[in-house]
Amino acid sequence: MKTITFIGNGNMALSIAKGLRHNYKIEVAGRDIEKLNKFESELSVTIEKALMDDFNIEGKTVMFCVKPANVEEVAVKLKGKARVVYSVLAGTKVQKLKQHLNSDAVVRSMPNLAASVGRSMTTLTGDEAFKEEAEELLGAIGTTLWLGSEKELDIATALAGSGPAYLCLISEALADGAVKQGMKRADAMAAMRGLFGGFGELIQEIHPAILKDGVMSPGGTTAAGYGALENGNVRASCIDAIEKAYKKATEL
Ligand SMILES: NC(=O)C1=CN([C@@H]2O[C@H](COP(=O)(O)OP(=O)(O)OC[C@H]3O[C@@H](n4cnc5c(N)ncnc54)[C@H](O)[C@@H]3O)[C@@H](O)[C@H]2O)C=CC1
Ligand SMILES: O=C(O)[C@@H]1CCC=N1
Repeated sequence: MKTITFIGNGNMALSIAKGLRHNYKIEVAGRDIEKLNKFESELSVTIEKALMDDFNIEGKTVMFCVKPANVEEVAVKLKGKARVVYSVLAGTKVQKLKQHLNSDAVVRSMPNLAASVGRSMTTLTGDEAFKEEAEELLGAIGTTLWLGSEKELDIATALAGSGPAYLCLISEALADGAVKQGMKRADAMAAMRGLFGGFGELIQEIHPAILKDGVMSPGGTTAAGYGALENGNVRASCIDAIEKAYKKATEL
């Protein structure tokens, strides 16, 4: 079995390790042995655990899972040259990763929160020689899409990486609206969850404009509600949200 070496033992590392645990040996380098033990028990398989100080990445396949602000601090603790580094860090460019981490190759990936249930939409870019391997490794937590540039990966970060948070705002607000009109909270939440479950499948096959036309009866409820969303500039706000998040990714 091949070994995948995680640097960092946070939420994203755990989600990816869960996807890989039955087909790969897992090694994790972290700052705190207690947290590494907890990581192992949540993973329910035996892993190699190590502290980051002087950790040797020579020839290893590394999954780099720390926060963008910690690259320099973590990189100085590592020694040796990795075979390849797969980074999950938002906004952190290949050039910066290469500058701080010693590796023959770098691939950037952008998973999302649904990695925790094996349904991540993960975008990838970087060293083309590792495209197939990247798709296999990150494919363990959901769907992958290889993109041709880092600019596109940063835009995809704004869309699918941050996207779950935007949909949380919409889903919570819709349920709040139903409660405001008199629905019980538990019923409103159940109805909202059912809405997202069914919609999640429909949107895979059908263009959103076609779906919308299919729901909206002349002079009906949907047209009334839809008009309120347009008046509230929801469309413009979504476009603006992608712009702001993309810009932030270029600044990290
Ligand atoms: N949470 C999400 O939905 C997504 C997160 N990401 C990226 O994943 C990366 C990790 O995020 P999470 O796992 O959510 O965060 P987290 O806070 O759960 O994990 C970060 C991990 O980094 C390590 N770390 C933090 N500070 C450190 C330091 N000073 N020195 C050494 N190690 C340190 C620790 O192992 C910590 O567990 C980030 O770079 C983020 O941009 C990417 C896509 C989606
Ligand atoms: O908010 C962030 O910076 C990270 C990247 C995408 C999701 N979470």
